[in-house]
Amino acid sequence: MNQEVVQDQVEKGLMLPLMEEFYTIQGEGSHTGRAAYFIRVGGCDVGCHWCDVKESWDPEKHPPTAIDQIIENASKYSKTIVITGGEPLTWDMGPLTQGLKERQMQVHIETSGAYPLTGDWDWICLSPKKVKMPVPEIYPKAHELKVIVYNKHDFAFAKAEAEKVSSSCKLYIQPEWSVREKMIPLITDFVMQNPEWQVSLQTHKYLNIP
Ligand SMILES: C[S@@+](CC[C@H](N)C(=O)[O-])C[C@H]1O[C@@H](n2cnc3c(N)ncnc32)[C@H](O)[C@@H]1O
Ligand SMILES: Nc1nc2[nH]cc(C(=O)O)c2c(=O)[nH]1
Ligand code: SF4
Ligand SMILES: [Mg+2]
Repeated sequence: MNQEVVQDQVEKGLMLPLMEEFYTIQGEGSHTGRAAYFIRVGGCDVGCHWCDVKESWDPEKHPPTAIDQIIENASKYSKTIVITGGEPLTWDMGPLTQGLKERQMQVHIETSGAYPLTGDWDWICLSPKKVKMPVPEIYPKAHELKVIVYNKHDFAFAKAEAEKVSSSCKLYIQPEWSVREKMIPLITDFVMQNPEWQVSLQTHKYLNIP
């Protein structure tokens, strides 16, 4: 396929730069502990300095892959699919999510919300970033708000972000991995004082699974 055709397919969301796909256990947030197939799409320009998948940022490093192939692979593993990245909303998620849902799969997204929401989702985990704030339309649609705490200022950010989501949205505080030992005591205090919040840990890193 020539470059122009590939670019056109990517623009339509029919091909996506695929970094990796793996069957594992959701490690974070509301569905922690649930087996799920992860599809990690390359491309992100949000630029979190502590991002744990910086290799995902440059879309050119990940092969444009037909969504039919992605859907076919995913359907062999699980009924629960997590689309992550990179920032999946860099791309049009309409065709991929439609294809997965036609096969009766439950489709979840991990997103910063920095770009307009495309796709049809059963679960939206919104993890807002100060450096590139979510588009306003995504807040009422989020099922889960997962704020990463790197320093003590992030608690005030978390509270301000919680004002924007729906009353049924679950609220999670997750320590940034490299500072977890320092932040966990502050997080536990925060959650005890603000019991509408729950702790989320990156349990897959403790379990040594992807
Ligand atoms: C790698 S991101 C990809 C999806 C999307 N770009 C986003 O940020 O939501 C997946 C999840 O991991 C979180 N995350 C990334 N790096 C982390 C770190 N060092 N410690 C804790 N959570 C991290 C993100 O906030 C997000 O909730
Ligand atoms: N097991 C596992 N759970 C996860 N939940 C969110 C992840 C992500 O990178 O989006 C992730 C991940 O990379 N692995
Ligand atoms: S938005 Fe997500 S993928 Fe992008 S830099 Fe931040 S944590 Fe990493
Ligand atoms: Mg991860």
